[in-house]
Amino acid sequence: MILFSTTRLLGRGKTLLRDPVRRISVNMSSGKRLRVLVDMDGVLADFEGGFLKKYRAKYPEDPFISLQDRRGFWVSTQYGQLRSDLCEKAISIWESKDFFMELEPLPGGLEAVREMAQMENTDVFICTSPINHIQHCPYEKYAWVEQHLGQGFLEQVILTRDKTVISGDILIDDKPDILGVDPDPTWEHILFTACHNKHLSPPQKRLLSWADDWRAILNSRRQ
Ligand SMILES: Cc1cn([C@H]2C[C@H](O)[C@@H](COP(=O)(O)O)O2)c(=O)[nH]c1=O
Ligand SMILES: [Mg+2]
Repeated sequence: MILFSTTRLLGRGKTLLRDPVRRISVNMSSGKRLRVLVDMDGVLADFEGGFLKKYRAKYPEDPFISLQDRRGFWVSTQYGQLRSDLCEKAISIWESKDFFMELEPLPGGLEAVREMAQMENTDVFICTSPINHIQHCPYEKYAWVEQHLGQGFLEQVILTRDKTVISGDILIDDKPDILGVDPDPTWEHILFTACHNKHLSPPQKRLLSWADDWRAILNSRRQ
């Protein structure tokens, strides 16, 4: 029998056991809990659109790459191929204060993660990689989640440079190749379509946008 000190019902069939150190979500029904990891940049937040807008504002005379011409995950690489100095100029954009804070939400993403958080036998985490320049990014990623999903969702944020060490059933992410120390991560990678990957023929299942049937993808993994 599990003794509950202070509890708060969260959604259907879930009880949150709150203690000063950590929170435990206990499955009150019989099914295995599904753990969904949702990427932030390019999945919930419009990194590409936010980058292009700020790049063009800061460097109006310099060449740029339209979203439909984007190829390859790394913006910095493609800009560097366009002209060698543009790689550093691109990096300067997302290293600037407020870049991550001011990214617009991608359509339907916030609504989808809010719905996931209320689903029975489902846990959702935002699993995102910060840049190496730590001055602004880590804080702004948390602040973005608080602004758009509320303070309670901060508990669901995972910042990591290696997503392969994070355990989960599904990872929804726009990066085609998610590599790290674990060659066999627990999650199934669902490729979220973005300007830079839409021309690929990936081995992964695709989620075309949040208007696509993400619920069917989750349900296909439930036991
Ligand atoms: C395109 C691009 C991205 N990054 C950084 C910016 C973010 O911190 C992460 C995004 O990773 P996630 O898988 O969406 O969490 O990558 C970069 O450093 N250089 C780039 O060209
Ligand atoms: Mg991403």
